[in-house]
Amino acid sequence: MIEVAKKWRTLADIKDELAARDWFPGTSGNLSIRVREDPLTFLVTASGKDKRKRTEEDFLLVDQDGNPLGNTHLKASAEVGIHAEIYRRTGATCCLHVHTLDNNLISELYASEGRVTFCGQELIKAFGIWEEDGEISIPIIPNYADLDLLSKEFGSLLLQDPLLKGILIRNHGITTWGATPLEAKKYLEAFEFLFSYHIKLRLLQPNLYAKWGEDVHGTNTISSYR
Ligand SMILES: CSC[C@@H](O)[C@@H](O)C(=O)COP(=O)(O)O
Ligand SMILES: [Zn+2]
Repeated sequence: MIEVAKKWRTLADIKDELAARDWFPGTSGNLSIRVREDPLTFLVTASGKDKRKRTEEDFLLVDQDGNPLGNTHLKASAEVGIHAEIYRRTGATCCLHVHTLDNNLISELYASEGRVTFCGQELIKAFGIWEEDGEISIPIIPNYADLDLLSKEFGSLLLQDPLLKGILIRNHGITTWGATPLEAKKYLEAFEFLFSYHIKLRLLQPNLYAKWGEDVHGTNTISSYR
């Protein structure tokens, strides 16, 4: 029980930090932290809450299928299946999902390519990539209304590439995860920095793009993305 209380506090502190960044507009977003590996048990945000507020009812314990454990009137996040899928397929202990203007814009701009890749940025080192020409890539998937399908899509991408650091859902948001809560937050902050930098660069240098979504100079000349 002490362990659950500790995890609760860790997740609540992360939620507060992300809320301070205004990354939970309109009750959006969901977070989770693994409490037990086998059988999989995790704390996840209750659905529809104002994630800017810190209350006794922010999280509930769920099992490997996202079903509530114990007696509770709380409903798990609508996207709990995505969290369960990530825990099943990776060594993650924390999953974070936020909707931001920047992640929505990037997901729309590069949706047709199915992914966006960034290079030439110091912050790529946050992903453990230390080479000078290192790059970080994130897939973009459709925003399926069928949440089971959405979870399965996460599963199949993770099967293809277990080293993924995050997934963008088109015009919806990003989900990141990490071996520790700090790692999940680091990846989220690094992705959001790259998204924001890239959007601002495109606005400042519109001449670098023949038209919105096209790089006139070819894929290697712009250092912020490829
Ligand atoms: C209120 S819009 C956002 C939701 O549809 C959903 O995408 C989301 O992120 C939050 O859902 P929730 O069930 O509160 O975890
Ligand atoms: Zn969402």
